[in-house]
Amino acid sequence: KRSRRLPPGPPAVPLFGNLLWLRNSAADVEPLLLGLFKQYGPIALIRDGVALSDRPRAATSSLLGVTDNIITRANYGPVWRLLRRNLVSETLNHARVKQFAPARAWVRRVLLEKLREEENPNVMEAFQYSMFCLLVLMCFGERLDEPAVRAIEEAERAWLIYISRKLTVFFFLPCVSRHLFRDRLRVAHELRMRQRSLFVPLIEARREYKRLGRQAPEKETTFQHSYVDTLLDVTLPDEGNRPLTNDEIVALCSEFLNAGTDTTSTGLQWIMAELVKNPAVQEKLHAEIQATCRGENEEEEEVSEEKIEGNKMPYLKAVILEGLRKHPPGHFVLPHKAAQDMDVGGYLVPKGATVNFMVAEMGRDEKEWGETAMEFVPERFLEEGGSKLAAVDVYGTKGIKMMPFGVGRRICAGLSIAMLHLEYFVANMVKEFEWKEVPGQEVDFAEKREFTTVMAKPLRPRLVPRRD
Ligand code: HEM
Repeated sequence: KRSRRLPPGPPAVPLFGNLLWLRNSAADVEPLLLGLFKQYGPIALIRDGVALSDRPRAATSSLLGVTDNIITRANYGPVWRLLRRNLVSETLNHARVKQFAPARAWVRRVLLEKLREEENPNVMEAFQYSMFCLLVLMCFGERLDEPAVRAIEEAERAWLIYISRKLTVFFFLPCVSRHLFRDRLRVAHELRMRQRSLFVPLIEARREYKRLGRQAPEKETTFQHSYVDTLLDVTLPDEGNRPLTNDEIVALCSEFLNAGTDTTSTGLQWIMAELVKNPAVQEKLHAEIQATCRGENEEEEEVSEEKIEGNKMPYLKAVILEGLRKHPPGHFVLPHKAAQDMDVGGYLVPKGATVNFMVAEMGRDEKEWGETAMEFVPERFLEEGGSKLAAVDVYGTKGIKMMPFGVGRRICAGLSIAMLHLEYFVANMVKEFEWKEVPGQEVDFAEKREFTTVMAKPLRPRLVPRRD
């Protein structure tokens, strides 16, 4: 009935067409879209950000009884604003982030220790575990031992794998599929209960810590601040100022852990792979690190956060940006929903349509990045002379040439801390070791889609200590 044209795409056969799509898992979407993109050409870039700030409702939320009151899933509105502001202003603001510096220093030691364990370590495993250690600590304010961190990591992974692989059957006709696939709902429920049983004691411990205030016993493993502390203070004005329930806090903690662990460890793996493959870039970075960290009397043990701040290490920042351009951890952003009919390049994007962006394609577009788009050239982010970062902007305010964190109102809420984590850990890993390619285990840039797009053949370099 619509008078305007829908964007081009494959012929749509009602019902039957939808059923055919169910054969595909989320991992198949990218090659399918790339094929369509080649056939039908690009459409346009969206300008009207607010109209795309909603999220489509996950069909599984109501079936599983999971809350939509989390930042990634909430619609653009007061609850989303409240929760996002709470994370950004209360936990990830500059002063709070500084308070977590000892946590990062501890995780740096944990990471370097893990990397030293084997001659050719599977570095991705070490990155994932270290990022979990860090985010669990920031989330619950407690430095947990390895078995406890591993238990949380496994529970989160099992839940994510299950919802992404086994619950897609509920996207279509949930009223029927809920009966056909009862067992899957049961397993999903058990996995949620597992998550709950691990998180609730930590949340309750934090409630008690807050209640005791100054009288709380001092423990070396307990941090003064945590994300959970801020969540315990949140009240929902539109619901009679009620506090968040434990289930809502569990869901928000799970979101915090998932949003910040795989994304960052994937970014670290791609960047380190490029440094192994491009020894000249690695040496240039190492030279910048040495020049910046030469203490008055002797070499400093770590690349401290003060050294990373500001414009003291432009080459390090250029390396990270180049890594995110060429290998964005997510090849798409999270799904957006059109809040109203929209006109895009003469086509109609109807209200309610799910919209996404081909993030990896943008960063590799030769029209924007020239013939060297598929090469690793951090210098492209530096002004002539190399002493200063060129005016690149991952926020998308000065034009969008790459968007590894998304852009607009739904831009990644953890962008600044994610950049800090990437810079701090990359700098310290290069300071500590020379990263070398192992004959027979050459770096292979083939990609595999998991929750993020990871290396199909995990990076296994030889790490040569740079000091005794
Ligand atoms: C290299 C690391 C990271 C990358 C590449 C990344 C990327 C992204 C992307 C692409 C989105 C979706 C944007 C959209 O839908 O348009 C997103 C959303 C989000 N990210 Fe990140 N992220 C990273 C690290 C983090 C960290 C460390 C945190 C928090 C601790 C975080 C918290 C979030 C949250 C809460 C959202 C949802 C924002 C919303 O819906 O309003 N992320 N991120």
